[in-house]
Amino acid sequence: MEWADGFIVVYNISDRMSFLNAQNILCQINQARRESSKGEIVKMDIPICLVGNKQDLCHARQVCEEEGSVLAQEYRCQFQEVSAAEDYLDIFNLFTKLIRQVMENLKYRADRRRYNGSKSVAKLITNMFGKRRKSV
Ligand SMILES: Nc1nc2c(ncn2[C@@H]2O[C@H](COP(=O)(O)OP(=O)(O)OP(=O)(O)O)[C@@H](O)[C@H]2O)c(=O)[nH]1
Repeated sequence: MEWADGFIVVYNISDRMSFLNAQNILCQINQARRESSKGEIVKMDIPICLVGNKQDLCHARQVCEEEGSVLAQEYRCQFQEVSAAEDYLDIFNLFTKLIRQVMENLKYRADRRRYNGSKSVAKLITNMFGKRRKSV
């Protein structure tokens, strides 16, 4: 949980227990992220998607869509109900979107590291040679 770049947390809409488990997992992810970030805002942006699967089993539904949506808002994550059995395209799009976000995050972090690196080199040069004096 500390090193993951993204999460997809899945529950079954026809099984309340699985929803409670998903809730528990989101709570653990949040805790792990808070501990590992130590005030670093970048790590807080790891994309998480909460997915309510088996949407086709709506006749046996135990978790309403609203509950999923509220839980997702609570943990600042995306939310979608899907049916892996009936619509693989939804799953494909879901993974594609999450991977794009992960890639963007990794790029942002790499850029930030590079920028901080160049700043520290500039600082090093200033420390060695001192600041340029104003010409008289
Ligand atoms: N009706 C329906 N069945 C699904 C769907 N997704 C998966 N299943 C079925 O659910 C069963 C369990 O799926 P698995 O892929 O083994 O997933 P699992 O994490 O072990 O899930 P559970 O056994 O449900 O806890 C299989 O029989 C799947 O075919 C769906 O969207 N709709």
